[in-house]
Amino acid sequence: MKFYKVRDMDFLMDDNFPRPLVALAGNPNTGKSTIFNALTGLKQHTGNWPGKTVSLARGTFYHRNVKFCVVDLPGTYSLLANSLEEQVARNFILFNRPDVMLVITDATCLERNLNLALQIMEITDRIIVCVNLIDEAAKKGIYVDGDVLSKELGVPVVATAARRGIGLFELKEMIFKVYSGKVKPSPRKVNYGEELEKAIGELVPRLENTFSGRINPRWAALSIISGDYSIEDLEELVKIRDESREESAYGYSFFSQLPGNRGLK
Ligand SMILES: Nc1nc2c(ncn2[C@@H]2O[C@H](COP(=O)(O)OP(=O)(O)OP(=O)(O)O)[C@@H](O)[C@H]2O)c(=O)[nH]1
Ligand SMILES: [Mg+2]
Repeated sequence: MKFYKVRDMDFLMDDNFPRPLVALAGNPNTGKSTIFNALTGLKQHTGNWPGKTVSLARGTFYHRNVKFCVVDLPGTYSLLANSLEEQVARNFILFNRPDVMLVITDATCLERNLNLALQIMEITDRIIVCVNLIDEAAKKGIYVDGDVLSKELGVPVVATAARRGIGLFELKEMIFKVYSGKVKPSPRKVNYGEELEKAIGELVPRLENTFSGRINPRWAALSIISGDYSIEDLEELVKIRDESREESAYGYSFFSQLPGNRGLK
């Protein structure tokens, strides 16, 4: 498996994306590009990264006299940065701080899709969950109760059948409301259990000091604990990570036990 460093993506962070910025994330094949095209009227231009296969489409749309910039992120199942796609999506959300994050989910297999939504909810509050493909779900006898889901997650939920244009006006309205602060999402935070929460609690104050708002400290703590080596270039984070291994009894066991990490060097 190849790991890319944050430095590879410098241009991403340098790019001055026009604001307000809306980013679309979601598992592969959930209808992100369909929604992107419906919002932007196919006016997107695709930016290929030199030497990379991952591309980001970018476009604009107007709603209530606000010009929104929209970015279609690569499809990912998680943000643990195990692949270039995951790393691009994570870094974009972490560093470009979209004004509104749209997480596109597939109504026919919502549970699997919510994994990514919960991870993004660790990074940003300004999130809308879009339950797409409700027409496909209906064919299978699946009906998603958006109100219940919204209460459970603490964020607005909009149901769509993007290919037929159903729910897109409501989606734009919700984007506007979250952007303008009329709707204030309050994402439910996952409780990782006593031991992990204690480790997170120890790390967060130090990370807050070090990054003073540049990176969400809880997310940074979770990255450290999960042994995310793609953060290698964030020197301050690596320093805290390495120190925390010596200082805390958790370090080694977490690093070696969590799935998907490369183990200790
Ligand atoms: N029936 C139905 N099909 C949809 C809907 N939204 C998207 N599709 C179809 O689902 C397929 C995948 O849609 P895309 O928009 O390419 O999905 P994506 O999330 O961008 O996929 P990746 O970029 O590969 O991650 C296409 O054939 C779409 O036409 C929907 O609401 N209902
Ligand atoms: Mg796509």
